[in-house]
Amino acid sequence: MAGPQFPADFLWGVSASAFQIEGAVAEGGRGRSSWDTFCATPGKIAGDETADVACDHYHRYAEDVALMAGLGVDAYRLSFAWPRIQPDGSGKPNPEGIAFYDRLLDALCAAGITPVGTLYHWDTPQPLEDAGGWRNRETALRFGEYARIAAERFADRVPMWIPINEPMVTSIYGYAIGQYAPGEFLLLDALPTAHHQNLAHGLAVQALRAAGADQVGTANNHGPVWPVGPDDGDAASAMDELINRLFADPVLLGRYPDRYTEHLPAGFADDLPAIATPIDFYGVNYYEPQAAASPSPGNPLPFDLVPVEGYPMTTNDSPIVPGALTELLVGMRDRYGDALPPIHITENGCSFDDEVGPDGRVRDGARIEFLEAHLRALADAMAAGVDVRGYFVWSILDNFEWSKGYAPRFGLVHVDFKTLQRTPKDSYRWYRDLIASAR
Ligand SMILES: O=C(O)[C@H](O)[C@@H](O)[C@H](O)[C@H](O)CO
Repeated sequence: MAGPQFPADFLWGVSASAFQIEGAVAEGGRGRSSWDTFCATPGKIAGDETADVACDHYHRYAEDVALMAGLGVDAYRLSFAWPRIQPDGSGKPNPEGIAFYDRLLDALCAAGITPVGTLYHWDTPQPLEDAGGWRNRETALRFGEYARIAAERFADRVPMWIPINEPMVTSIYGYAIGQYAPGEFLLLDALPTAHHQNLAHGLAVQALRAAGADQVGTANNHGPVWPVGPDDGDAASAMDELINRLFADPVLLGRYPDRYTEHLPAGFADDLPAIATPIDFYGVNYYEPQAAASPSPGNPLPFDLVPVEGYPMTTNDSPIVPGALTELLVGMRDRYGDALPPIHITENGCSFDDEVGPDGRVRDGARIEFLEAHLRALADAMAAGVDVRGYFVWSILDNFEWSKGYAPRFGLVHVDFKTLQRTPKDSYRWYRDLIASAR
């Protein structure tokens, strides 16, 4: 297969998250999470859909592992549901929760697939959310304890760990503008939640290492921020600092961008050494660039968020700009230099209106084009000297896309959410053949 060449030891993977695929929300001793509560609130999710069943991965994990084995992936990035392991967010682990992940990890290892464990993908145990969630520093301390429990139980089979998925999204979409759980509308007063998640990351890195974890990294979502016009440079910097650097700088450089420190909790600087605990890899979730303009009168933020135009779009309203991935990675290499460990693309993918045809095939050529173009962009960044070691497609299965429900389909495998039937798409076969030819 002609295409970009990748090193023989490049890691090929797929990603998913517990809340988006597991279902069985009231089974096996699992506690409620902030997202269960958010889904149960009328009007928060398209069509008032919930993840109570989702892909029913909790019961069908063996079938899904077989689909991953069929792809020939090296690794599967999963997330552990904190409320399944610690239903209240503290105290002794739930034996049935541990047992589920033992079954899943054993199946992955038996299939020769390396588990990459994300500890938190947004499903905060409700009792912790009731106590303030990420606004409360205590949540970071609880998270450190949860990380120790998970590492003690699973580090023998999980060589790569990611404490927190996309803390930016929880802070901005969950606490600042109320589009995601818990649905708070705090604007810049949400920034303590960013600091507490960064602290939780650092405490988890330390706990994972102490419990024998091999490699620890991140999964931060990043994208270049483009100024709309010649006078919008400062606005673009302000947005870049808020969505990218507020989460990368403290972990990689041990400091925050100055512009937002007034919004951080008193004494934040004392936590920076823990936050900057060295990591082994830097996980990047990339989907799209952003654009910013100078703030309109009355806007409390130092920038206006402006749609990126002039590019083809996915059905999830994301502009398709592969070149922005190269720009992002080269920019990160230039900004962080030796402070930047090897990179893994921990998520990249797209949604389209995929349907099973009368012949049983799902023709998702647009997804193949998207993935191929982003792999070329990745190869361009590597050719420019950026140290990238792996790539994980979002996602192995169509799943619950947060406030948009089940309409956006990101999977390499189609899921009929009535029958729960899985149907590999054309992109599944394309990715399988690419991986085989890359070996
Ligand atoms: O990046 C994210 O927002 C999350 O990590 C995923 O949970 C999403 O489902 C995916 O990105 C598609 O939007």
